[in-house]
Amino acid sequence: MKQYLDLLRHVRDHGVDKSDRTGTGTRAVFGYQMRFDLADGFPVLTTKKLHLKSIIHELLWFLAGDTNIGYLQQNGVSIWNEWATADGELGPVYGAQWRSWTGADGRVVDQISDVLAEIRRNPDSRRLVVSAWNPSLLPDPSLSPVANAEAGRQALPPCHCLFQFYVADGKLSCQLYQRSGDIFLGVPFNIASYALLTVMMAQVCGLQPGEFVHTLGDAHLYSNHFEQADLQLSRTPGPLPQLRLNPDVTDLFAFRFEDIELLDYAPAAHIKAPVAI
Ligand SMILES: Nc1nc(=O)c2c([nH]1)NC[C@@H]1CN(c3ccc(C(=O)N[C@@H](CCC(=O)O)C(=O)O)cc3)CN21
Ligand SMILES: O=c1ccn([C@H]2C[C@H](O)[C@@H](COP(=O)(O)O)O2)c(=O)[nH]1
Repeated sequence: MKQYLDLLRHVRDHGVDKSDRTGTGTRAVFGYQMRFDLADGFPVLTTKKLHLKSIIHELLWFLAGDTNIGYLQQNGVSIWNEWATADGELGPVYGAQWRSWTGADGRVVDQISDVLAEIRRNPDSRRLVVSAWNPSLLPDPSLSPVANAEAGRQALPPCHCLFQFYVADGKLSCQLYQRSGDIFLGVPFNIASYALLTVMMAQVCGLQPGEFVHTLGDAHLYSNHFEQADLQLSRTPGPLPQLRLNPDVTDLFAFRFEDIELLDYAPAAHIKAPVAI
């Protein structure tokens, strides 16, 4: 994962020190792009063990249109706990926008089903876009994430806010625009999650996986992740593992956890880092 290590090194060595909402402090750059050819293997970090179970369950949870952390907790995934209400609600976050975007006229749009149908019908389309950014549901900045979720607004504004698909030479590519990226904790999850989504979408559309293009807005390293970043940069990357999906699945929404398997993942040890809330 040279692309990721280059990003980490670039921000560490050339970023600007900047204060942030959480009060932690960051080093940041604005505007950065990475490209991952999915034929080279599955883009997951080998210089730090990633909790793939969290990544897979989170993506299945988004695709199910769910916004309550109950499913995640039942499956041992705790990454959204800090932002949820006592009832597990996060407000209308990713799952709601992907599967049931509600327009001003009350019409409910399933953006994922629509984009799937359009990839199959008109793969040359330049409109294969899914947006989680819904200005009418953004949190009130004067309230905490939990207070926003309690008021029916999003606990946090979407970080991975817009993605687009592209078909050429029988291959499906995906580009993500992520407005804000926690390089040490969030970004490795985001890369693996969108790469997995692209491979799943390709399979159900009868296409080969192409590239995942990751475009970041504010790409930041939190100041309490500097030592962990140095440790990670001292490690040598290993070969990428291979993703294996159950080939019998032809409906995107029918994938189960057991249908998704990573072969030959042999990462270096996990590196613990505190999450900024
Ligand atoms: N500061 C911050 N960074 C994020 O990446 C982030 C947020 N906030 N808020 C909302 C979601 C939640 N996401 C998270 C939250 C925590 C981890 C995390 O602690 N990861 C650890 C443990 C993994 C696990 O328990 O599965 C890691 O080492 O990767 C990762 C992504 C991504 N998002
Ligand atoms: O998928 C995700 C979700 C969140 N993040 C990070 C990016 C920021 O560090 C925080 C969100 O804070 P904002 O002040 O709303 O930008 O969470 C991520 O990297 N990936």
